[in-house]
Amino acid sequence: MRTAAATAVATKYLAPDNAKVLAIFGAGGQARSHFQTMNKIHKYEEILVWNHTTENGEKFCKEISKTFKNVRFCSNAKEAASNADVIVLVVSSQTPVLKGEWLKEGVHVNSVGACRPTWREMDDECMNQCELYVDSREGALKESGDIIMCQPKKLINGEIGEVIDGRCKVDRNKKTIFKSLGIAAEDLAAGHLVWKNLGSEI
Ligand SMILES: NC(=O)C1=CN([C@@H]2O[C@H](COP(=O)(O)OP(=O)(O)OC[C@H]3O[C@@H](n4cnc5c(N)ncnc54)[C@H](O)[C@@H]3O)[C@@H](O)[C@H]2O)C=CC1
Ligand SMILES: O=C(O)C1=NCCCC1
Repeated sequence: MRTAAATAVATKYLAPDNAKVLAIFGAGGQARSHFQTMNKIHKYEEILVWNHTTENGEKFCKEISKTFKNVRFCSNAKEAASNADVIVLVVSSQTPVLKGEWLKEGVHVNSVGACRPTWREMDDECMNQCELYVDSREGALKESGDIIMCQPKKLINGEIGEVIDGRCKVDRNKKTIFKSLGIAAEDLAAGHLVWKNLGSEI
């Protein structure tokens, strides 16, 4: 849940205010936790789901349709991406599933998968069209294949912490990416929340 919470915070600071359509790429554990947190940031009118296997994608759609009515499975990744204001990539892919040529103006992309230096989930065009924000510069330059392998070399606009505390200004009209890899501060915050809610039990 802490990964999905971090994505939701990044979306709050980077996505267009009036985001109406959310696309989720993937249908596993992270897709489920992201469905829960993302709905707390925007009131989405529609959720589009793409998954590389139709069976799991449709199963995920059926599951979330119990609490969110307007959800639709897209067998075509382009259809999901090109209609979205906010995109969440939560796939275990080693090659790009998102192409820059599909992106709408002002879209915000949360890239949560591709956590290894040789793995990608976004193509070079996607990387080069967007302003890039990360959880940690140090981590991103060591672990993110999308950043390490991007041609030409991609500059990082800022860490999300710098955006939140005002050191880094964001133009929400531009296309943005939040590259998530996970940082210890998220584990500490999650642990603190659990500890606080245990109350007198410990
Ligand atoms: N950034 C972060 O802090 C974190 C990142 N992750 C990453 O998020 C990703 C998703 O994690 P989970 O949902 O827990 O995994 P999961 O195994 O529950 O789901 C993986 C999803 O990726 C899809 N998939 C598998 N191979 C694929 C391929 N070749 N192309 C396209 N889709 C493919 C599956 O159909 C499934 O929908 C993983 O890459 C994981 O390493 C996970 C936790 C934290
Ligand atoms: O922060 C985490 O937890 C993870 N990050 C990337 C790889 C999967 C787990």
